[in-house]
Amino acid sequence: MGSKGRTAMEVGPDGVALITIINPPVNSLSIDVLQSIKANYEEALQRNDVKAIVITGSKGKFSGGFDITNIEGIQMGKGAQPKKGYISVEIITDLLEGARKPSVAAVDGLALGGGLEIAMACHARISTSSAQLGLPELQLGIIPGFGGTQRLPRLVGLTKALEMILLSKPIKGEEAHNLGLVDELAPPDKLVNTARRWALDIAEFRKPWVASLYKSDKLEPLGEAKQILKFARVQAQKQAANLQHPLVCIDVIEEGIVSGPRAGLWKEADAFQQLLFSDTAKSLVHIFFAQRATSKVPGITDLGLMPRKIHKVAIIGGGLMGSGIATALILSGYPVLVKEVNAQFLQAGMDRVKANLQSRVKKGKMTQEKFERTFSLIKGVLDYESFRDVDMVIEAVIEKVSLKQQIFADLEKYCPPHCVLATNTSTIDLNLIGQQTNSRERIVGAHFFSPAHIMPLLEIVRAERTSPQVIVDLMDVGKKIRKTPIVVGNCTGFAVNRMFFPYTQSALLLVDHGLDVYQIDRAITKFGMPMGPFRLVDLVGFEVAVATGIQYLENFPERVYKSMLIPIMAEDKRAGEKTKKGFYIYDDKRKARPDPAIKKYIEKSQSMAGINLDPKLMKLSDKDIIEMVFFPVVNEACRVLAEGIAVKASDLDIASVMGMGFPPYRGGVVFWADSFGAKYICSRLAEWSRTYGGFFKPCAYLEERAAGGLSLGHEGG
Ligand SMILES: C[C@H](O)CC(=O)SCCNC(=O)CCNC(=O)[C@H](O)C(C)(C)COP(=O)(O)OP(=O)(O)OC[C@H]1O[C@@H](n2cnc3c(N)ncnc32)[C@H](O)[C@@H]1OP(=O)(O)O
Repeated sequence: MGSKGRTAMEVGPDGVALITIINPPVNSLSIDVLQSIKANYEEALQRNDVKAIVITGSKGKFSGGFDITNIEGIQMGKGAQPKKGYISVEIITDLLEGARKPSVAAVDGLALGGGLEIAMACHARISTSSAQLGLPELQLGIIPGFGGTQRLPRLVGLTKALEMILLSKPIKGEEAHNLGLVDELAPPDKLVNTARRWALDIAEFRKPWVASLYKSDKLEPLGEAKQILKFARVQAQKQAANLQHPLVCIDVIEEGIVSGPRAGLWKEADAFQQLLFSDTAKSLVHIFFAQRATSKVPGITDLGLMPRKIHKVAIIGGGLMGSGIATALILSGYPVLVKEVNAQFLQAGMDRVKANLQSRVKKGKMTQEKFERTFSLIKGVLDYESFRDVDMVIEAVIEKVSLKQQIFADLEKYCPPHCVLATNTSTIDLNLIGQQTNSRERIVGAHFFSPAHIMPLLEIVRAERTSPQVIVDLMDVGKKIRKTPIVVGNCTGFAVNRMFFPYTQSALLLVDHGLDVYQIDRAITKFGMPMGPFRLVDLVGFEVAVATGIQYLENFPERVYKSMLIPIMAEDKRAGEKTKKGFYIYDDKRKARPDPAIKKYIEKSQSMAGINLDPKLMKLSDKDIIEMVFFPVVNEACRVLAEGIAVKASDLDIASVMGMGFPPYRGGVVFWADSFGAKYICSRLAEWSRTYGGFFKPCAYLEERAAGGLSLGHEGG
């Protein structure tokens, strides 16, 4: 690890030493920055002209926390881990908080993780009202390691501290002030001076000298605290049964309350060092960087292109997808036109958008006033006349090639020449859609996931002739509507659907061989997916599942497993959650219950498949189920990579996490696969392929990686 970041210290005539963290873009605390803070403190404490210290961050940001590249380096054995307690006890507690001269933090922008932990060790905190303060470490699979588990409960009380830490949920300066985490609010231009004055006031005993670590007035009495911790454990287990670190975090907090904050600090240091090397932390750190890497697309984002301003967007089709996309856009302030074919459909579409917004109002996430303002951004239309000043169109009609071709030919006539023409198709070839136009360089895929205003992923599909500028424009809109855009190539299913097609396929194959539907779903949800393949088919609807199946059969006949189970059930009007009956039956609250009546369909499907029940498969362990369901997904991910549909493996990790709910703490599908190794996966697939057919056949890329002993995720191993 190269040297990264520094601090600067300047002593003013008022006797205040101002220490500024300088490590763009977020002033993260690299080991170098921390060493430099230590050196500054040692100097400030020695100098007679320094009475007090203010610590702040350059360019309007206090600090985004411990440098995550340092964490990754330590995990990979490329950097030494500092001695236990060196930073949290020696520097932050004994040197900074225990100093004979008071410190005040001047917080603007953000104080996250280690950033907030340093601020909390100061004797007071001044913040802007908009600054974000939080301890999001759990999102990285670790716990706060610079004393945050001890100081936050003492500053804001246990209940609030647990909420902020367990949910990794930052709060704004304003709320922090109300809670007592921040002592005074100041506008950005007065922040440092207010902090200077406050620091001198402490030094000269006009304000109290508070060491947060020993505060106890906010802590609940011991009996109550234990109850709160017990409840938090139950909640943490309920939310993510596979995760250990939230429980470890609660133990560490408890230690500080029961045995005193210093004991708590040492337990925190122990736990931090251990958790850093856990598979969960490695996976989540990988996801952190993989998510940011999605915005770096070779040949597109490295050309120096600036996104053009999109003033107005039009959506064609007010169905489930169209209304969801429209909702996402107006929520981020884009004026939107929705076009439908008749007044009745248009009204239904507008009602759907309204319902999406109203559900936010009901949940207290949106005020009535904001609702009115947001809804006023949308306008329904029945023709293309008002398309003359739109900068982007997103078509979201049914999956019919001729209809889409007609729409794009019309768009070319009505929209201005710079207008981006996007389609939300999930299966149709983009080149086909644009065939009847002269606008192929501005035709692009904008594949949203349902419900579009909630799901965080946006697949941007690049056809043969799509221009980089159009991609850059759409990436920017994607970011503005808070999606993570991944840029992929054009093929049936693109990256996400293509990777996850085998997910349901292998589940169907297993059922045809005698395995229980509900056992499969249980094993998969225990693994960490939000739902198993059968519950998912119910949600998506059997109609869509059959249509998708046909697409795949046409495009990849050699590796589609032809189960009749879904068509047989659909014929009997069991079409999924919409019809209240699918693989499960549903009550009015959408609660799914297993249904013994599906046995007859399964038996019929088995007999049509002409398969003898396989006693070996009927007794599969959860581990084997996971492998048989997910290794074909990995196999397809390898094909997607080999064909260049995805530019990097980490994009597929993000696609699997954000598009399909693959557990982020397993790092995404390719990262997870690498924990087994290509060789193991390839040999399992080859063995199943011999017994159960071509569906499992390992692809050439996987075979190559296995033979070369290479990982799947990293170029060249
Ligand atoms: C011991 C301690 O308790 C342990 C810790 O402190 S662990 C760290 C805790 N802090 C965090 O988890 C915060 C992580 N960062 C974030 O949530 C967000 O980056 C943010 C809110 C700070 C800024 O978000 P945003 O403005 O959207 O910018 P974003 O694209 O995410 O980040 C900008 C760049 O800063 C980098 N960055 C952000 N936080 C970083 C950190 N803590 N360390 C290293 N790099 C960081 C990103 O990787 C990105 O780099 P890139 O431009 O090369 O891709």
